Amino acid sequence: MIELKHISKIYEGANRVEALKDISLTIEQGQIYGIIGQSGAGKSTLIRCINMLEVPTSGNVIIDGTDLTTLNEKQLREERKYIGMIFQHFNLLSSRTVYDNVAFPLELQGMSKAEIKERILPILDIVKLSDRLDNYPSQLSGGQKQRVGIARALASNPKVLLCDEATSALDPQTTKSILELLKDINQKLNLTIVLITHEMQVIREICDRVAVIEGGVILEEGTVVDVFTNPQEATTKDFISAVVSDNLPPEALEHLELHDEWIEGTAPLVRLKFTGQATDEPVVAGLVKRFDLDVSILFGGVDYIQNTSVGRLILILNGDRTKAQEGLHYLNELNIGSEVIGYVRANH
Ligand SMILES: Nc1ncnc2c1ncn2[C@@H]1O[C@H](COP(=O)(O)OP(=O)(O)OP(=O)(O)O)[C@@H](O)[C@H]1O
Repeated sequence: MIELKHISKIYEGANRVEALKDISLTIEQGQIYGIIGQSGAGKSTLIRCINMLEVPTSGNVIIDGTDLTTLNEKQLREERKYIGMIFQHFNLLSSRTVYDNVAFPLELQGMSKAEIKERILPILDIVKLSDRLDNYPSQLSGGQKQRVGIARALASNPKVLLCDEATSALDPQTTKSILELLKDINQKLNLTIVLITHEMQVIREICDRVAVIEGGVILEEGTVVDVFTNPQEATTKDFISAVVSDNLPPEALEHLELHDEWIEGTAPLVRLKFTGQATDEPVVAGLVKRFDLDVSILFGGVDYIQNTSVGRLILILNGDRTKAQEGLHYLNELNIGSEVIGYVRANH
């Protein structure tokens, strides 16, 4: 549906900035695709290249088979109708009512009043603003303003919706309701959604796939479940640790006297991660029964990411050293991620 091929963007000027460096991405029809990165990573530049608000210095932007980089202004205007966009600060016209804000892009396209009404009333119903048609933006909450932004973007029947930090100005509860609305629209209209954010929570709530961007390059890319359960890059791990904690707090580690070596009187401190079916394995019971280990659970939790359960456990394997080694071997054989964090005083 969306293919970005070798996109580079250089801002020339006193301070020449290479904002995007040879980025290639494929986004399938109907996907919700998240791009996450810190401030200055290149997210806005990248998402604005998708509708050519920023013209890439090199590379191709192919939407539904059409290479936007080859079009003239008029052709581009035509194609842009199929790419809706919503913004962090909503960008509504303050002198126009809710209805007139949503009608605005269709008026520009020369559509008749009757056609506009027929087109936008069902959309205002989907975004639950039917009772607010005559309100002005100043009379609306942040969440309602973003709903107007979404309705305006949907008015042109887009194939793609670009979301530029669409929930960053909203409180957590409102963020949740806007993300639910985006998911609902994605499913009802089979709309492809691309969003940029600096919050992993947003990715986790609704995205199917995610790309992590830093310094104008994609560090890693994959399904949200894969990236959450098996992040490769330090930046990705940082983002994930903000929403999924699988680490003991530093004070707890200090209390445990963590060693790098398995010295006399210490026992392995192990982190387990398991996804989906593997969560049903009686792992702890297995360690206790088969190897006669005295297992202390220091931390545990299960998250649901895209309907997949992702569990985390931190254990100490107290007991006979040979048996503990066999226990570690058993963990390695199971279809779960296990990692020895270090060695701590036995019998906690
Ligand atoms: N119009 C511009 N002219 C010059 N440099 C720019 C321009 N727009 C962005 N940049 C630079 O390009 C780099 C990427 O910026 P971009 O806005 O795409 O990042 P971002 O990840 O969206 O950050 P933020 O979340 O802060 O908006 C930054 O170094 C920025 O200073």
